[in-house]
Parts: sequence; structure tokens; C-alpha cells
Amino acid sequence: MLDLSIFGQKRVQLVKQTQITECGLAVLAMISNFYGTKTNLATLRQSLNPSLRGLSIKSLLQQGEKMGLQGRAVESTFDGLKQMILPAVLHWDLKHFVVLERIKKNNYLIHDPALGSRWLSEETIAKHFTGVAAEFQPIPRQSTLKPKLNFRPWSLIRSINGIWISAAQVILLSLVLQAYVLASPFYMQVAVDTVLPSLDFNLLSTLAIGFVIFTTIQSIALFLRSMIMLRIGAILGISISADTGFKLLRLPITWFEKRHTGDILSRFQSIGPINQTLTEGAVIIIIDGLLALTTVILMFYYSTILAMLSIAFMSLYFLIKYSFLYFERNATEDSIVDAAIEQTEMIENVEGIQTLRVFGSEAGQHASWLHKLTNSFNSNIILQRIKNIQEAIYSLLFGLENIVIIYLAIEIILDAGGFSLGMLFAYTAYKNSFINSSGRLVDQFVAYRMLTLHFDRVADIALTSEDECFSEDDYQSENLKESIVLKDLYFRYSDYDPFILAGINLRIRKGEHIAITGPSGGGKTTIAKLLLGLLEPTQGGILIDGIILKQFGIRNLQRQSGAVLQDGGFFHGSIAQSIALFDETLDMERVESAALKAGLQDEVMKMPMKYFTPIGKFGSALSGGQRQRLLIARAIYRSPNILIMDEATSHLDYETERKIIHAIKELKVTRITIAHRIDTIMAADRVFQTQAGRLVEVNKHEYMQNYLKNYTT
Ligand SMILES: Nc1ncnc2c1ncn2[C@@H]1O[C@H](COP(=O)(O)OP(=O)(O)OP(=O)(O)O)[C@@H](O)[C@H]1O
Repeated sequence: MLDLSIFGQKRVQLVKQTQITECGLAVLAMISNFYGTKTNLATLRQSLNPSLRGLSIKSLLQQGEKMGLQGRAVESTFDGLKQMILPAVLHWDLKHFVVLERIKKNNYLIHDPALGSRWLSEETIAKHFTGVAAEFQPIPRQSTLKPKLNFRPWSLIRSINGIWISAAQVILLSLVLQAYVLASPFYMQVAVDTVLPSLDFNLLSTLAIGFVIFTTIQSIALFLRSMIMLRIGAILGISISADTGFKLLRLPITWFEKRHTGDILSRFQSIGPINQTLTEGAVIIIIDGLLALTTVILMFYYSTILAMLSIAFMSLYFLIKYSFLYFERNATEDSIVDAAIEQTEMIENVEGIQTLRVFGSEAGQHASWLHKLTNSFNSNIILQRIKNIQEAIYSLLFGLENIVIIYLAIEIILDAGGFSLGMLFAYTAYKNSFINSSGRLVDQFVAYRMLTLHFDRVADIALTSEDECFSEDDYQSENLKESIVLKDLYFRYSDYDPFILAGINLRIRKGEHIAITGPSGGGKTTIAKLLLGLLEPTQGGILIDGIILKQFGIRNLQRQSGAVLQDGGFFHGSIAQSIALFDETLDMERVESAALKAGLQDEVMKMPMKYFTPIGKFGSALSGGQRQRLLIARAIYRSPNILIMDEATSHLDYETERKIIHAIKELKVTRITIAHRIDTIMAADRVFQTQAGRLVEVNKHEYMQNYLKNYTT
């Protein structure tokens, strides 16, 4: 992170949120960095287990305390802000947090994690500030944060085969190029100083032939080097992308729930600049570093004053470039985040096109998307403007440098001699080569500093721990023998959300069929996800045959479970592929048998391509009921020992539902059915209802009586 302190004055460094609900974490990071405990969003996400729903002012204070920041919520009038300890957090627009750093006359310096740092007028503050603010002060040695997570780009790569040979080839070819760059000015010098005065055409021809050969070799070397660089870039790019993709698919389900698709894609796109900078960077540092060193030695050999002058100009270039770094980095970050927000909205619009059409909301959504697109373009324009300003400064700088050097060199020739015209040509060529190679080194340094931005984004994938199930040492293959027990199980989605499940005790015997019903939002799906090892209990646990789930093996449990969840998961492909879920050894007999049990067979056989009919995007070529039956067939195809069905038959007509209930009963596996429909509930051996975070067993007969009383006339 760049240190912005100017003359010792502490400044707040803007931390931009990367998800809508992360403004709370971002303001805490800004305050924490201000008071000297350096942290970043990646660390806070891991340490604080933030909620999907964002933070309230109360939870903001609690989180702050964990970070070693003593917070105090204050209700403040507009004028009261002037008396507050700054920087302070302001509640904004009833849904957002920003940091107020300073007040100067009637202007307020606001760091908005979504929009950036801005001076705002009193009127604007009055429009957004809700009247609630929080002051923070550091409590020494109180932080329970994990140490700041730093991302090592090489940790993205697990193995890169064949890259070292290519790297050696590039270095070898670059050395050939280097010889050319070093020798060609010498050709000019000899031609001007020796051939011209003596008019020795033989020497000129020999020199010319030699350099034609040399130039040919250089062109071939250049071509080969670019081809090998291309290869290295591809190897590295594939390795980084493949390994990051591998990691991504192993992240916990809750990670995905908290992020938008556009944001995840944009994190992936950050791999491109990382790859490019690493590939080119390594070669540039070796080759250009060496070239800059040798040319600068030669330059000193020709003239100390001129060499010093060129170095001075180069140092100026470095300083200017470095001073722009902060602005360029912020502008780049803005442009990446704004593009991600815009893409997310476009993806959502495309996915939700039916709803938009039915509700006639295209114009409204378009306006909202256009606003984001404009933001994205504006950020790009700001970034480009910063680059253009730099370009103009550099062109002026090196134009001046050329004039000054040539002026001085000719003065030296005229004054003292000892510096021939040929030497001037040669010196200028070496100097240009020095400027180019050291310029590339400086650019590379800046590019590397800029990379931290992309590192932060990819770090969200790379530094998040994989789902628990992937840390199991041995892949066990024990089948369920006796029972599944939920013991004193408590669950909440984050430390700041209420407990959804509060003391669940349930024993499901092998082969038993239980139904869970209850009011919407009561926690039934959450129980299913816990039983499938997709979520981890907050307290208490799940025992399989008396063994705690982690020891029994989450993968082991998942291997023998079939699940029909509410958000089913449809991938592109045929009905058969979808039932077998891309099983490499797709068994058509099993596919058909599963479809038959799920009551799908007859309809599939009427389709023109039968089991090879494509299911369309998200199963859109199927009816809602067909999609549900396809998911049931998929669960049955696995021949599971445990079958978990969450509202699996809610779209079916009663006759089809009954047939499926019967077929599933025949499976004689352990079944956990979550349902509201009476037929499905009554098919179970025992029925449980969610009540205030607990599961209460209900008498089937009484349940039926109640149902008849309430729903029949
Ligand atoms: N990722 C999440 N983060 C925070 N809260 C969540 C999350 N997912 C679900 N919830 C909340 O947890 C509660 C239980 O949700 P759950 O889906 O388990 O209920 P349910 O009984 O299955 O409801 P339904 O019958 O409507 O499907 C709800 O209040 C819901 O808003």
C-alpha cells in the first residue's frame, strides 16, 4: 500500500470495497490503517466472518473492537461533526458507510469505499448523512485480527513444466540481441571516423557485409525471442488461470454467496496483467538490467559529463513516474471495480430477461445499467487522462534531454576535441539504448507496484481457505451403517446474523425416512445444507455412526448422498449428461432407470432426440416439473445411501408426485425430505417441524387432522 503521509501528517488511505456489502469492512480497514495497524480486505474477510447482509452500526463497533479499535456510536447533528474525533465513520444514505477525514471551512473530505475520495460541500453532506456516526480510537495490543495476509504471486502456480528451458533460450537470444545493440553504434563510429576521411570503400564494404550478417542474425534472434516469450506467457497464463480456477471451484459455498458473478469474473481477469508483468518482467529485469549497466559503462567511457546528465534525466523520469503511481493506481482500481459493477448488472439483466419483459422494466434497468456504464467509461477516461499527461511530460523530458546532450557534445567537440563526430553518433546510440532499457526497467518497477492492485483482487481467491472438505487427509469410503445425528446444533450465517438454528437434536436411523416441514424462512434448507457438509455448524455437530462429520469425512458423506436442492444447478448438455452429471463413464441403462423412477422417462421418449435432447440454458428447454424430475433422476443415478430432497416435488401434479414418492420409497435408502405438500410429508416415517430454531417432532396423525381442519371445508 502506498504511504501517503506528507511531511509526517497522517492521512487516511482509501480502501475500495469490492462487494456491495463490504463498505463496513472497508471503512474499518481505513481507520485501522490510519492508526497504524496495517490490514486489508482479504485479511478482514478471513478474520471477521462478515455477513452477506453487510454490517449495522452496532456490528461495525463490535468488529472494530476485534480489530483493536474502541468505537463509540454517536447521534450527531450536522454541526456536531466538527466536534468529533476524526477520522470518523458516517452512516450514509441509510445503507452505506463512509469515512470523514477532515473538515476545512465548509468542505468535508470524505473517503467513500464505493466512489473514492472527494471533498464534499455542506449541502451534499446534509443530503447523505443519516445523523449516526462512529468515532474510533485505538486500544493498544487489543487486536485479535489475523496478521495481514500478503499475497505471493508465485503461490498461484503449483507447477510449471517446461518453462525453465524456454527461459534459458530467451536469455541466450537476448544476449545475442544485446551484442547487436552494443556493436552497431561502433559500426557507425568506424564508418564516420575512419571510412569517411580516408574514403576507404573496401573497408566500408567489409563493414557493411559484416553488419548485414549481424543484422540478419539480430532479426532472427528477435523473432525467436518473441516466439519463446509467447510460449512462456502461454505456459504461465495457463498455469495461473488453471490453478486459480481449480482453487476457485474448491472455495466454500458461502464465498460464492457473497459475491456477484461479474465481480468473480473481473477477479479472474486480473490474472492477465499479473501474467504479462511476471513474464515480461523477469526477462526485462535480466536483459534490460544488463543492457542498461553495460551501456552506462560505455557512456562513461565516452564522456563522464554526458553520462551523468543522461542518468540525471533518467532519475527525473523515475521520480515523475513514481509520483504519478498513486493516482494511476487509484484510477486503475476505479476502472476495474466500475467495469465489474457494470458487467454484473448486465449479467443480471440477461439472466433475468423474462422478469424484465413481464414487468416491462427494460427501460428502468437500462437506465440503471447505463449509469454504471457511464461510471465505467468515466473512470477509464480519468485513467487515460493520467496516462496522456505522463506521455506529454516524458516526450518533453526526453526531447529536452536529446537537445541538451547533442548541444553539450558538439560543444565538447568544438572546444577541446578528443570527441569525434563518429563518437557522437556512437554515444547517442548508446545513450538511446540506455534510456530505452532503463526506461523499461522503471516501467517494470511501476508495473510491479501497480500489480498489487491485481494481487489484492486475485488474493480474494488465492488467500481464502478451501472448503473444509478438501482438507481431509484420507479419502474415506465408509458407508453409513447406523445413524445420522444432529447434536445440540446451532447455526448462523455470520457472527452478526441471528441464530437460524438454535439447539437442534435429531437422530435419523439408517433407512429411515423423515420429513421436515415448517414456516418459510424457518431454516429447513439450512439444515439440508448442513447435512450435506455445505455449511459448517456454528456450535454442536453432526455425527455419522457416532463419528464427528469431519472425521467421518465430508467428501465421504457427499459421495454417498444424493441431493435435490432448490437451486438445482443446470449445466449445458443433454438430458442424459445432465442426469449423469458429466459422469465420465455415462451408463445409459442407469440413466434410463433413474429417469423412470423419477417419472421422466415417458416425456423424454417423446422428444425428438430422446436422452440426447439439449436441456437449454439453465434447463430452459424443460418445464418446471420436468426440471425437478431431472434433478430427482440425477440424485437417484448416483445410487445414494442418503437422499436429501428440498422441495423436490413442489412443481408436480399430485399424481406424478405420488408416483415419485412411491418410487423413492422403494429405494430403501435413508431419506430426508423437506416439504410443505401433505402427500410428501405423510410418506415419511416421522415428521419434524421447525419452531424457533429447533426441530420438534409432530404426530403424523395429528398433523393430518390439523391439515384437514385448516385446508378443507
Ligand atoms: N447466505 C445467507 N446469509 C444470511 N442469511 C441467510 C442466508 N441464507 C439464508 N438466510 C436466512 O436464513 C433463514 C433460513 O433460511 P432457509 O432457506 O434455511 O429457510 P427455509 O425454511 O428453507 O425457507 P423456505 O421454506 O422459504 O425455503 C432465512 O431467514 C434466510 O433469510
